[in-house]
Amino acid sequence: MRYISTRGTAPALSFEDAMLTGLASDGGLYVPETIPTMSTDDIAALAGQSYEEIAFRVMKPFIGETFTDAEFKEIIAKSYTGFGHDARAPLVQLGPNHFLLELFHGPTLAFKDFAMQLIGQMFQAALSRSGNRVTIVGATSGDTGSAAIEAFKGLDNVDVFIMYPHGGVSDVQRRQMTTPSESNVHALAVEGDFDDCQAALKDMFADIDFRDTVKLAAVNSINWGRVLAQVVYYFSSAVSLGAPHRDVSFTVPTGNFGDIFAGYIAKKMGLPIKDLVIATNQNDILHRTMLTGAYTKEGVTPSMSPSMDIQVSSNFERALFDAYGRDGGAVSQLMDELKSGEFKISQGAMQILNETFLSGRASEDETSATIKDMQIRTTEVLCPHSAVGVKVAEDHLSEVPMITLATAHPAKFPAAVKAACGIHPDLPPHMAGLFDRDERFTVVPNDLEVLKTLVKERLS
Ligand SMILES: Cc1ncc(COP(=O)(O)O)c(C=O)c1O
Ligand SMILES: N[C@@H](CCOP(=O)(O)O)C(=O)O
Repeated sequence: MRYISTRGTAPALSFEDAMLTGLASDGGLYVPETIPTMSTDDIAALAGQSYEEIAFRVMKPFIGETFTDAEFKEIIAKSYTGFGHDARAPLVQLGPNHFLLELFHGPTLAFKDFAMQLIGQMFQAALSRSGNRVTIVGATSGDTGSAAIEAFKGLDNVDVFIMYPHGGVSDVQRRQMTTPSESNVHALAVEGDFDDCQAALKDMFADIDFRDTVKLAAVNSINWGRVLAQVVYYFSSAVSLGAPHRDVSFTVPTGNFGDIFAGYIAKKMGLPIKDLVIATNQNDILHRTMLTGAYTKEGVTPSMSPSMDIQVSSNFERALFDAYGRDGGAVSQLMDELKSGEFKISQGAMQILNETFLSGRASEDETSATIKDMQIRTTEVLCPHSAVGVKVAEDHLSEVPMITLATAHPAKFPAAVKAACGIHPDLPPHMAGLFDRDERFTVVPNDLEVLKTLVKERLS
């Protein structure tokens, strides 16, 4: 299995190299050259298997010879032992044809743990084999950073720098990033928004000298390994509702488009997914794009679902690559146009996107009302991101079972949840001391050179 860049000019890489590299040298994102498929029998055989076994069968064709079967099984087993639910990703019924996939039982209480725990183990195995050392730089609107720090803290061959918007994440998210005491963890509060952090990360990758000097690696969902790990729970949940003998639909609270792109891959692999619904908050660039064909940046308005306050949705590039018939030149041109704030998608590509994805938007009031309504109707206390998903899903219910992804635990956003439904969600026992620990972070201006210098100084 080889991985190619969405911009068409970077060299094709193996799974291991694509994972350790993150972003392609031409600025593109790696995607598999071909998508392996699973037959109806293969999918049916997943019924009744453990999450770990499903993970092995779904991901194995993508990793090639990177790990032996025994090594890969061990990596998967270690990745999910710290989860607080035996099913790892349990389904809860919200209504006659509506189910919630709880993806927040991992160590940092967000869906990111599914992928980050796995790539933490994979990085460790690959790096200890080669003896190499890498510098991970990540951009986060809150959850990726916490999950990355949890997965990589204390590892010998990795330094991890996480850039987050100063004042733009919840207190729980910030403390998850700033309280670990391990010396290889560096929390950087950037005076900007998430898009600024993500742009700085991509610019660091574009600086070949910096990239090579620090041995830069990425763990955002620009890294294919992240997306791959997220494909698994589409299979586990669909199979438990009767796939492949029954269609299912998914609604996904969306920001950087990584999670829903994983659903798209599951569908391409043969999982019978009818609708894949993009759910956005008031920062609705993806929803507007699906309606108009124009991807137009308008600036971010902070919302109660801060992890989705994003304008430049990185993984949308992967969907565009397929919609444009895998034409890297066309994608490069769109990304160049985006530098001036907008690109327009061709009619042909738009038709393909519209056949693949539906979309919707939840306003702040609708998000609050959904948290309250669901708590009363089902007792499920939703985080604001999951509530955006549930609201948009309810607008798309049909005779096909709908699974909405619950992407974070409500206790990560207690103020918004309490204001919406009157309940203060408590952190689970393993995070009880979070507010008693000292914080350690550096406030940094939104300036690429300052950020790069800081990384280099810390490493020396
Ligand atoms: C809680 C939560 N929900 C939804 C999202 C959006 O996911 P994605 O960026 O993969 O679209 C994020 C951030 O990625 C998140 O942290
Ligand atoms: N919402 C994310 C933003 C980064 O997303 P990623 O999936 O590309 O890492 C966050 O919580 O940081």
